[in-house]
Amino acid sequence: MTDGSRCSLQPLIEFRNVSVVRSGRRLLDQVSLTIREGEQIAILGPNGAGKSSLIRAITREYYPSSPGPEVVFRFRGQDRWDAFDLRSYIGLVSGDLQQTFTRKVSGREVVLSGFFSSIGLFLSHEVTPEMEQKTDEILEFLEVAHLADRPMTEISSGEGRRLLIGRALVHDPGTLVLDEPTNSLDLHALHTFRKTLRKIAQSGTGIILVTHSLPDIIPEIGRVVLIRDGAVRMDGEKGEVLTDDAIGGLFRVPVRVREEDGYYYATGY
Ligand SMILES: Nc1ncnc2c1ncn2[C@@H]1O[C@H](COP(=O)(O)OP(=O)(O)OP(=O)(O)O)[C@@H](O)[C@H]1O
Repeated sequence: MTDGSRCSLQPLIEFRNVSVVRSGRRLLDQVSLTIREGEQIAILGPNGAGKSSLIRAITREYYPSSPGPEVVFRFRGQDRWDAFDLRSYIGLVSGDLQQTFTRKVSGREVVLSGFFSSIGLFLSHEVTPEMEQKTDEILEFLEVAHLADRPMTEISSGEGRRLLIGRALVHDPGTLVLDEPTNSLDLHALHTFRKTLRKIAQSGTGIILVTHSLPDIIPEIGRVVLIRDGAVRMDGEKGEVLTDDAIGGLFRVPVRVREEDGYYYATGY
């Protein structure tokens, strides 16, 4: 974590005409999208829009189904990447990951397990003093040091979500990718989570936030991409994208969008 913006002109991902088909279903449809390193961006879409599929393409779990000369699928300027090597550039946080911690794993172990890309620690894992120190720094930075010895199964969803952010930060990734990170958080947990995310964004870490909820888009995020039926529908500056017409069209319901203190809200009617 560093002070100041790390946003550079170097593209982190560069997609052109990327389509992904699975079980005969088109999950991504000719997606063209460039995200620079350190950029803070939201990808917004309704249920089933293809948001998780897009994340899988960003993390190189999915590759284009029909490569061709018109298809560009680059990560940091390269066509091929080992998914394992991505860890130092991208930290992934998803609400679903929390449910996979079913064993008695302490808050400290949740963060430490990021070094091993595992769910908790196992006997084969060799934890070094450097890893311990980094974990302490992260727990401190995220203001969750009091959770270090608490089992994940006995803490709230909001607290767990912040520990998962800590897990994603162990390799000091330039960009944090968050998949629907506020699912099941109550108002208080939501408030604390946003505060944490803003702190990370202000430290210069890039954010790719995937969500269907407008208020998840923290004020630091300036660019919003709308996705529906696996395709990018709009991509631009937040104020220009988050309009009644665009959001109403995206969710296929009449809405009024309003802005308050840098946050956006949509009300259906
Ligand atoms: N492996 C797969 N094989 C076939 N269809 C899939 C596969 N994965 C996802 N789908 C379908 O593709 C569509 C897009 O799924 P995806 O999970 O990317 O959407 P999403 O925007 O993340 O949705 P949600 O907000 O509900 O999580 C959905 O209709 C889903 O059922």
